[in-house]
Amino acid sequence: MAPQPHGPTGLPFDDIRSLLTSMPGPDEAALAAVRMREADLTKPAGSLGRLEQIVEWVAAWSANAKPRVDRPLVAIFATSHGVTRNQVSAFPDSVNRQMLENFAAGGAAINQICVANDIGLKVFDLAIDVPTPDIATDDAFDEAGCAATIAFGMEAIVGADLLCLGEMGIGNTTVASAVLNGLYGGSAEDWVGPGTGVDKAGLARKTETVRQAVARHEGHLGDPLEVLRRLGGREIAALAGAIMAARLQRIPVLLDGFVVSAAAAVLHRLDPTSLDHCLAAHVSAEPAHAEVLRRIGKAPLLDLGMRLGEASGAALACGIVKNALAIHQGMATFEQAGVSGKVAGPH
Ligand SMILES: Cc1cc2ncn([C@H]3O[C@H](COP(=O)(O)O)[C@@H](O)[C@H]3O)c2cc1C
Ligand SMILES: O=C(O)c1cccnc1
Repeated sequence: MAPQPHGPTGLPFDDIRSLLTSMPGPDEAALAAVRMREADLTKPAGSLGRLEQIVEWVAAWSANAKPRVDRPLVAIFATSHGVTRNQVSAFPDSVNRQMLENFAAGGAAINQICVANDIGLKVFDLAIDVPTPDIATDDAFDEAGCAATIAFGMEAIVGADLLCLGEMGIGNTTVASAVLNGLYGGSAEDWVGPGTGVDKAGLARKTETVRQAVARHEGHLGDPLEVLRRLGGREIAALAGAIMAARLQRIPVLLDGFVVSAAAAVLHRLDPTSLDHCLAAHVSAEPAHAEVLRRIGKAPLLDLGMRLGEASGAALACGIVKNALAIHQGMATFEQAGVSGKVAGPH
C-alpha cells in the first residue's frame, strides 16, 4: 500500500486517538492473587501503607501474580527549544549537548541514582542541536512531525519491567507551563515557576512568553493533541508516546516531575484512564506541579523539594517500588512462621 499523506485534518493524530481507545486494563487475576497473599503475611493488615498498594499496582499493570522488577529502566528524552531566545532559563542552550555528554560519562545526578538503585539508563537525543520553533511566535510542530515524535517515544520503550521517565531540555519548564495553561486554562502566572532558578525578571519574561504563546492559539486548544502540537516540544511528545507504549507492553510507569507531568496531562485530557498504569514518583518544587498532580488524580510518593528533572525523582521512587516488592515476595505467612493471627472479636 502506498504511504498515506499526513494532512492537518487526517491521520496520524487519529491513529493516536484510536490507539488510546484500545489500551489494556488492569489484570484482575494478578491483583486478586497479591491481595490474597498480602492478607496472609506476618504483619497487621494495612500496616505497610502505600507499599501494599504499590505491589498491587505492579501486579495489575504488569499482569503478574508474583510481581517483580528485575530490569527497571530510566528513559530520558533530550532536546532543545527555540523559546529560550526569550531568556526564560537561568542556563544557556549549550547545556543540552554538554549534559548529554555528562550522562554518557556518568557525571549527572541521574547516573548516581541509577547506580545506587541498579537501574538501566537510556538517553534519547531528539535532534538536540536543532531547537523546535519558539512557541511564542510559531507552532512547535506540524501534525506529521508531532505524531512522528510521539511514535519515536513509543518505539524507544522495549525490554523493561518498570519505566522511569525523564527529560533534559533547557527552557522546557516554559514549554511545559504553556502546555498546561493550554490544557487547563487559567492565567500564565498559575503555571509558571522558577525552573532552573530564574530571578524575578526572568519569571516575568517566562510568564509573558507563556501568555503570548497561549493567546496565539486561542480557539484551537480544545483538542489536547493540538495543544501538544502548537505549544509542546519534542521531549514532551516523545514522553507521551513512551507512556502509551508502556501501557501496551504492560510496563508500569513512574512519572517524574513538572515537565513529565505536562506530557501525562495531554494523555489524561484525551482519556482519563490512560494514566492508570502510572504513579507520580514525587512532587517537584516547581510550584504548579502539585496542581497538575491534583488534576491528573495522582498522589506523589515522595516530596523531597527536588526540582531537577532527568527522571531523578522517578528513579528514587523505583527504589521504594523494589522494596515494596521484596517485602511482599520475601515475607513469611502467619502459617509458615507460626505467628498467631489477629484474634476474633472486639479489641
Ligand atoms: C546543568 C543542568 C542539568 C539539568 N538536568 C535537568 N535539568 C532541568 O532543567 C531544565 C529545565 O529548566 P528551565 O526551563 O529553567 O531551563 C531541563 O533541562 C530540565 O531537565 C537541568 C538543568 C541544568 C542547568
Ligand atoms: O520538576 C521538573 O520536572 C523540573 C523542575 C525544574 C527544572 N527542570 C525540571
